[in-house]
Amino acid sequence: MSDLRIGIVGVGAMGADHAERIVRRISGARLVAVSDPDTARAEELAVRLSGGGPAGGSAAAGAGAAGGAVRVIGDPLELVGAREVDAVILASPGFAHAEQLFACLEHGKPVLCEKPLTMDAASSLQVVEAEHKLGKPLIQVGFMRRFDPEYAALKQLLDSGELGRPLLLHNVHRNKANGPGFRSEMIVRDSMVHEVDVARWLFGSEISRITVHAPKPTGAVPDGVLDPQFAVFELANGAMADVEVFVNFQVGYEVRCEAVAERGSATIGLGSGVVTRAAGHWGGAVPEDFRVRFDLAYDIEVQRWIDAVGRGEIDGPSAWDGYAAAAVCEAGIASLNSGQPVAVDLADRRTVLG
Ligand SMILES: NC(=O)c1ccc[n+]([C@@H]2O[C@H](COP(=O)([O-])OP(=O)(O)OC[C@H]3O[C@@H](n4cnc5c(N)ncnc54)[C@H](O)[C@@H]3O)[C@@H](O)[C@H]2O)c1
Ligand SMILES: O[C@H]1[C@H](O)[C@@H](O)[C@H](O)[C@@H](O)[C@H]1O
Repeated sequence: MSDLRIGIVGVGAMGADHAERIVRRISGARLVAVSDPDTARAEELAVRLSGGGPAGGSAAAGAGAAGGAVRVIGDPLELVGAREVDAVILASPGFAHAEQLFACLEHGKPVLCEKPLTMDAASSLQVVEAEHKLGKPLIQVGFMRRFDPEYAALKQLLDSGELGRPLLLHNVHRNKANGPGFRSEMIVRDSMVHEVDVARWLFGSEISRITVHAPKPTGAVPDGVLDPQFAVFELANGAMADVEVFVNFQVGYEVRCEAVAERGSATIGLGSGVVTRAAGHWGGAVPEDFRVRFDLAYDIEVQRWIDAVGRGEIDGPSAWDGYAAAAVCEAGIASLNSGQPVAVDLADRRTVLG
């Protein structure tokens, strides 16, 4: 079977990372087009991944590791509709996802959409409904932790029933730093959204209520930004989860969680890789960011998505998962603003999906 031809929309940190992985590590796919309003960035990437041929304003000629040229297409919607693009990766900022997702659905193109699905529950639900009308799943959401071997092992352990019924999930999610312009609600929508998905997935239940607390902020953020945040999720099956999200921790990237069940607990993300002893000190390395910690998870996520698209399927978090997470985050932002627990307003799945 011929390679799936991939177009990437948005080639900042995540889009460029996915581009590299398609070209260098993923089989059965080939990068054919990129689009970014920062055209210089798109041109540089296209030239680099096409093997250094001239960009010429539209196409980087010359065969490289990708085995072909990568075309720069100015308008993201034109990339989605381009005949040479079989499937799309959306790595644009969240505010651009809704319009670009609708374009993918209109053109019948499978799409791996980075989280968040969209910026709010209403538009996410519209996406779910539009996909459902087509009668085939085209959207997979980039909740990559589901593909991380440690998270996957934890899921398998909990599902095996060996530890009994899961009761609690404790999560820690720390980033080294976030750029200026990072606002309090983005900590919920862009960062905590991962724990929202993890809790729903690991415990197999929707989240029905969320409370987001904010202690006195770190001195590392501008006035008015609430960082860190501490949230409690109440799940429909009676379990609970808590999460600390701290996106200006200064030290490095740290993601871990402990599940507590009736007959035992299990912890992942301790980062106990290589431990060194040198010059009066011992220890390991703290990853700089998500691209280091979840490198393998992204590889597995994208490879499985490519393989599934070849079969006309998706193999990972669905548009519904993206919508459910958006609904929880919307309630979380309301809770952050009010200081009160907020019930999650989630449409009935059977009514929406039949
Ligand atoms: N799964 C993860 O762990 C993970 C990690 C990082 C980012 N993300 C997600 O990936 C997406 C991109 O994040 P990032 O960190 O790469 O951001 P970034 O700011 O580094 O890159 C975003 C890129 O999109 C471009 N862009 C801006 N508006 C656009 C538009 N309308 N259409 C197309 N491109 C546009 C920008 O010029 C920039 O190059 C976001 O949805 C983010 O939440 C996911
Ligand atoms: O967009 C990023 C990404 O989703 C990372 O996985 C998360 O750790 C960051 O907090 C977030 O800003």
